[in-house]
Amino acid sequence: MTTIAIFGVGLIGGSLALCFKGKPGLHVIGHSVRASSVEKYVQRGVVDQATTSMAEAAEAADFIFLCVPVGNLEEYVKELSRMNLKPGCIITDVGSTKASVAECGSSLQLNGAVFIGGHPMAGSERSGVEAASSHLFENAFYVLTPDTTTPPESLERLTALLQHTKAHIVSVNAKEHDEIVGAISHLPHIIAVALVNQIRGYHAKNEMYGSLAAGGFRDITRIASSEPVVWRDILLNNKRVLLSLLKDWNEEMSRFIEMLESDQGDHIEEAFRLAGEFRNQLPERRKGMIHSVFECYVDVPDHPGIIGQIATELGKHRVNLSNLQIIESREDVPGILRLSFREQTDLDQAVKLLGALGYPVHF
Ligand SMILES: NC(=O)c1ccc[n+]([C@@H]2O[C@H](COP(=O)([O-])OP(=O)(O)OC[C@H]3O[C@@H](n4cnc5c(N)ncnc54)[C@H](O)[C@@H]3O)[C@@H](O)[C@H]2O)c1
Ligand SMILES: O=C(O)C(=O)C[C@]1(C(=O)O)C=C[C@@H](O)C=C1
Repeated sequence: MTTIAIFGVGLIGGSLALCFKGKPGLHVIGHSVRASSVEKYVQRGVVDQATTSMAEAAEAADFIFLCVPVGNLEEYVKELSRMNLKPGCIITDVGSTKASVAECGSSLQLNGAVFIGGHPMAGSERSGVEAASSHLFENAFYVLTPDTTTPPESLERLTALLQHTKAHIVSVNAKEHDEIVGAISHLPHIIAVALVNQIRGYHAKNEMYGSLAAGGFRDITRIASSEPVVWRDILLNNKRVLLSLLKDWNEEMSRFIEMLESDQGDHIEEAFRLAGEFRNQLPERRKGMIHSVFECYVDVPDHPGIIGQIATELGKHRVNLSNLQIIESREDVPGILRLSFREQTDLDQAVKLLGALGYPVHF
């Protein structure tokens, strides 16, 4: 039996637990510092066993996943280095920053255990075990940050276990990871939060701001609802990279100010054209890049029953819809329906079916 201990059974820890639980030969132990959380993990069937004792979980484990906020990772690695771990035990984490925890892992004597940093490039603005899903990592990249001291057989064992997530496992240097992920994940979170707070200020004086906020605002700001403590830790941990990225961001904003002040319409057009070209050639529909699910948009007239009709049509043909959202709907104006699917085949079938019924479908 291979025992997996998960510390911090929240969105990411819970999703990993669900990927492993019930698989032949795997036994999943969840750990929380709170007794009430431990009960919840077992009641929800996310883990096979749960405990508030760190030693009980860690010392039984062949694999240890640290899924707590970035600011707590190093204290966990240090605590583990004082325990009687199984020889060959692999300790990994899921933190959104990698350089500091990787350095901590390689600087400590782990008594026969091996530390390999990790980061699944998939997530959500939601948090807690309630938001966990066994599908979260499917098709996403899952970064591992081995270094020259990592035994190849340990890397192979961890990679083999992570096949249960259905993610694509890639090895990346820890510092390079923090620079790239700072740009494509941490900076966008800062921008989304700053934008929402700017509009929040206007809304405080005039509530029409919130009422009129439509698809564009919602699309760019979903991640502003992310868990504050998790993101406080990520941003502070990646401060050096982010300060440099924010300087570049200020320059991008200054260019827009200049283009507007001097009516440079051709430059504005060029900025949109270049951005569109780059975004459109990104690997679409791969989780963790742009789309977290397989999605399409359907223009629908705003009349009663239309949504039911679409859902029924998909259900009739056994197309598995994972989410449905009305982006905008006003009387006499076509609304936009966002349909989300977990599988490419479901999306393809939905596009075919709705297209045949005469609905304009976009990606
Ligand atoms: N949210 C994402 O999209 C995402 C994606 C990839 C990786 N991550 C990383 O995953 C880790 C967990 O994030 P999450 O989104 O699952 O958050 P979460 O809030 O859903 O889960 C965090 C878990 O850690 C526990 N925890 C919180 N503070 C703690 C403390 N001081 N000591 C011990 N346990 C504590 C919580 O009880 C919870 O079980 C973070 O390191 C984050 O950087 C997050
Ligand atoms: O989809 C989201 O909500 C996410 O924030 C996921 C996201 C990202 O920025 O892409 C966030 C943090 C991670 O560490 C990895 C992925």
